[in-house]
Amino acid sequence: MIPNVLTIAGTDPSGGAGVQADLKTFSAHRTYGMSVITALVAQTTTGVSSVHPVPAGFVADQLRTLLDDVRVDAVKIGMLSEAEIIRVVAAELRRYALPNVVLDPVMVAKSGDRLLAAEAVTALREELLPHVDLVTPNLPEAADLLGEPELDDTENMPAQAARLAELGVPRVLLKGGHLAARHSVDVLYTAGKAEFLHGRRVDTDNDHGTGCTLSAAVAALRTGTPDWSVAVREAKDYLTGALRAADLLDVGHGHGPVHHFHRWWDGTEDPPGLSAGDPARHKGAIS
Ligand SMILES: Nc1ncnc2c1ncn2[C@@H]1O[C@H](COP(=O)(O)OP(=O)(O)OP(=O)(O)O)[C@@H](O)[C@H]1O
Ligand SMILES: Cc1ncc(CO)c(N)n1
Repeated sequence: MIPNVLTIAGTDPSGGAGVQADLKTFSAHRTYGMSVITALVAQTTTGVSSVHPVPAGFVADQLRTLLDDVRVDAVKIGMLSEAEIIRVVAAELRRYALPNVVLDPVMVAKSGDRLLAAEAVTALREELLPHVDLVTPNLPEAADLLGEPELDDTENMPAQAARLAELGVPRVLLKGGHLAARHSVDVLYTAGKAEFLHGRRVDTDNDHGTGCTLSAAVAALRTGTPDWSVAVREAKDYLTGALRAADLLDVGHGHGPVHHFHRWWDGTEDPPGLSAGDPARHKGAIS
């Protein structure tokens, strides 16, 4: 059976971040993608010009209408925009006991524009974080969630990930993409243990939506493995490939998108005929 994966997020007309990136990522992993939209965002590769949040009651309507009908195997949550939307999403997550929930605590776009009201960070930390299975903050988001200064080295990342876990979330993927290093280092913290994930840094301007793509890939991959660490490692490997192939795309004048279908369009796709439930589906994704 093909897994159903849901994104709850905002939009990006340029297709590199938000709901559009999530749906491409779900499809790239042979899962069936669905979306509940929290905010319409006028943005492109050069930045955000305005945000139009969806009324919280209508976000709830979208969720209930969908979840009364469709089985959901994994969820990725991205931009939530406002505290009221956070509350609605937290309530529906619990009401429907949704499995495999990955929260990308989107706060600020790469361009520096805010995607979450500053006063909504408390609601995110207290009302949503304790109800998800994995949270994937970048370094500024981790600092904001904890009310700490932003880290500028990898050494202290495991301890900071542990402090985030103390907020009530079982797994933390702390992303080091914002560090100016030769390697792009993330830390996965689970049950008292931290593991470093090293990816070669890709030299490209097309890095819009890397966080969205990574968290969506983790949710999709989790439907094919019981092991979160395997899902996270495969997702990072997929993202690194998408960054490496990103310069094939010619989209906009700023931070362009990554290449979500790099494995399919460059002739290196899996052989046809693997069924969606086959664990071999993701074979070859681990570096
Ligand atoms: N140039 C790069 N080369 C390789 N990996 C990268 C690069 N930039 C980011 N990454 C990786 O991408 C993932 C996302 O990291 P980042 O810290 O940029 O997230 P983010 O700020 O949430 O992204 P965004 O807001 O654009 O969606 C991490 O795994 C990070 O290590
Ligand atoms: C809708 C949306 N979600 C997340 C991000 C973060 O990259 C973005 N730019 N736009």
